Amino acid sequence: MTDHLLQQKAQIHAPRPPLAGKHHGTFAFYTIRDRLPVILTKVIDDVYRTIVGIPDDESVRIAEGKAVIERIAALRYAMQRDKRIPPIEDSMPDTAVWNDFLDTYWKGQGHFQVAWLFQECYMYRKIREAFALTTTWTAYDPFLREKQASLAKGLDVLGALSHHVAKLHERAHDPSTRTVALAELLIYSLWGNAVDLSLLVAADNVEVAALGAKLVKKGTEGVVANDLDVVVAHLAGLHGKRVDLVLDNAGFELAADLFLADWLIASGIASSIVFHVKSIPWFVSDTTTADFHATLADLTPIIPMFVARWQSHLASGAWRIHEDPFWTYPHAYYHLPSFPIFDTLKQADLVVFKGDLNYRKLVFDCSWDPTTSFAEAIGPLGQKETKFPPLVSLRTCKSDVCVGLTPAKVEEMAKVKDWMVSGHYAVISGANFPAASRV
Ligand SMILES: O=P(O)(O)OC[C@@]1(O)O[C@H](CO)[C@@H](O)[C@@H]1O
Repeated sequence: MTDHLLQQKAQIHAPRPPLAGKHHGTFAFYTIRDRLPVILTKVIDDVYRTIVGIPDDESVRIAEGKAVIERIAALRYAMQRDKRIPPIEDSMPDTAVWNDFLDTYWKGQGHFQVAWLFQECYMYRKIREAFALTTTWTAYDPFLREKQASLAKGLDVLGALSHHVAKLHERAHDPSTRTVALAELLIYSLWGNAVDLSLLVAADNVEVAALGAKLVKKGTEGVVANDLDVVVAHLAGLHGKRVDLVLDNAGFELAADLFLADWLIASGIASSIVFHVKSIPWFVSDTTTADFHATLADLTPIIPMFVARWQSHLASGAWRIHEDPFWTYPHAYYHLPSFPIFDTLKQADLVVFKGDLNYRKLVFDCSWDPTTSFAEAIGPLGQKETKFPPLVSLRTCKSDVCVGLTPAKVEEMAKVKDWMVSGHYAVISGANFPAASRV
């Protein structure tokens, strides 16, 4: 048994009751009952569409495609009827880790009974299993069509945004506009997670700093817990450092992340950016290495100068794409220090976690009192002795867990229906920043 499997045996449980489908009326309940079956149906439709285009003489591929459909349909059936969750049956490099986790924490329990975080990750891993058990579909991505269509819809907005970002580049070394540019690019990256930057795109013939300040003001309006100033103060003081981005969605959100990463290099703040991507298709639109390159290819006709520079960052090694199996394990980030990815992340001077799922894993997806501090809710990663670098979560709220709110904000948000899941609100939550960055 490998080291991390042994360490995993020292069980780590959520510090509060985990969100779970068994709690009727919660977002977890609706997701497992209504949203996830739709995702499985879309996978079936996608595979069917592909099968229809396969020539008749490729009988093995056709037969295996049909077997994939049967497995996904069986998964949907089992999920909707709260059947006991069985082990993963393929022999992928992570199979043992998955089955050990299932055995240790959730053996013999149904989809609505286990923690929602585990259940939802398991569903995506089980989709992968259906392809891994074939000989001709092992590299197939059933979400590819959806990812391509989603970026296509955002190209106009990204084109408009690029004019403004180009102006930020002209003044990348100007100390008087540095902090506002940083704040702005962080805001773009944040709202890219809601795939809606259109509200922030403005006419580009206004003075850069003034427009930037306006965009930042608008972009922070729905931010219910906001450490933006601390993050900006920390970043603005860095030179030639390494920033790691734990990515979320490909396409539109990734493009917004790349604007940020590019400017960090241009300004001299960072000399190295590491992008952490998924090694298998995940949560529909999460970025894999192939998606990263496909996004650059799709953006080339719209923003050729940017993409050329991004390719040169990749060629020079200033930008690196890093795959690690941990990101598609079922573990919350309380477990992160037991895995090799911990040592990789520790080399960063700032780690940016993008999106909702990363947030859920950071705070263990459980029933926190919303006034709990983010540093407390992330457990070991926020504790001094772990020596994890400064980190920030840029997340639009799409699940019913949220911390770091003041009592007044809790009261204010209580009047807003579905604020936790609508994607119209967000958090910029940081931890481990040196005292000097506190503003
Ligand atoms: O990580 P992301 O892309 O921001 O969001 C992932 C997500 O779509 O998946 C879950 C619902 O199925 C929610 O936690 C969340 O809304």
